[in-house]
Amino acid sequence: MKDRFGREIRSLRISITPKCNLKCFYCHREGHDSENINLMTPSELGKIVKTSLKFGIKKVKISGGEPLLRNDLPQIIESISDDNLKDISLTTNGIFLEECAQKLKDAGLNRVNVSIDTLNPEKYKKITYCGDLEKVKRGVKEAINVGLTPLKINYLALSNTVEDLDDLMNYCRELGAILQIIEFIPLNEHLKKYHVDITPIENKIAEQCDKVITRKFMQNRKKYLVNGLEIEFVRPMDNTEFCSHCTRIRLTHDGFLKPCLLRDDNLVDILTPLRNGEDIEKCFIECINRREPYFKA
Ligand SMILES: Nc1nc2c(ncn2[C@@H]2O[C@H](COP(=O)(O)OP(=O)(O)OP(=O)(O)O)[C@@H](O)[C@H]2O)c(=O)[nH]1
Ligand code: SF4
Ligand code: SF4
Repeated sequence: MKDRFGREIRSLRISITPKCNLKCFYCHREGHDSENINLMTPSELGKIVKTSLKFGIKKVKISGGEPLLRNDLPQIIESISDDNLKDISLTTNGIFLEECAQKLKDAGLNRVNVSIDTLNPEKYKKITYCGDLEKVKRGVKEAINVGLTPLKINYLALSNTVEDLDDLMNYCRELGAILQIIEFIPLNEHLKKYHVDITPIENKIAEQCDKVITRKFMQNRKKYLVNGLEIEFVRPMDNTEFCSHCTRIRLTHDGFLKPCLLRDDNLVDILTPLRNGEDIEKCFIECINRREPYFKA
């Protein structure tokens, strides 16, 4: 099913908890700063995902907060698994990955994205407030060992991390990981000083690259192959092309379908109808109808 702007939906990004063990100063809390911890059970998540398949969902991304804080994560993965889903992935800060990787792989998880903005341990601790970078790196290694691949390192380009990019490129190249360079969207005045336009970085990489790939169903994102390293750019800011090819909807930790990451004023409650035993297909139809590109020409 397409929305009013001709965009299909392919990907469902599910926040399974608002809690996190880190406190990154820039955290966007998935654009939904709700304290409500009326969390969905594995079986409820399974029902929502199975229904989403009827509307074209092929990929599920599990996020948080920090999704590894939920002890029932393997049951969640088992419950949402379906032959018609092409991909179940997870985005994590990686602190608890070393302990969990094998269990998640066994439950049916395909791959993980791990956020690392700098390889400087002191700076990492400052950005995340309390994170242990060595533990994250051990988690990354373990995830690769158990086959949660292709593994991506999410690097958020900030004015105070931009000088760390070369180190991260070397780290990813050695690991065989994909490097994802993400443009920071400042959500308030105070954060504006951390914004960096990543266009010059992308242009420089485009000049050096051996191959370019466009991710057709992922906002037409560009991927570059540079000397054996795959680098992907996530550049949503003021990017009408990005939004016009957006095929993603979200499910908040407290059970609302969310048509756009950057809006919190057009949510559709799906958990109440589900718990009342009502049909939830109508919630997807409503969510799709409410979708519109955030940045549009
Ligand atoms: N504006 C916008 N930003 C997004 C969207 N999806 C992801 N992002 C940004 O990209 C970052 C990384 O997202 P991830 O959850 O790791 O995964 P992904 O890159 O979107 O998905 P895969 O490439 O399939 O792993 C997020 O923290 C967001 O900042 C989106 O739909 N809209
Ligand atoms: S690890 Fe992610 S969810 Fe946790 S505080 Fe940092 S940005 Fe937010
Ligand atoms: S800002 Fe909204 S419309 Fe644009 S890509 Fe992100 S979720 Fe899609």
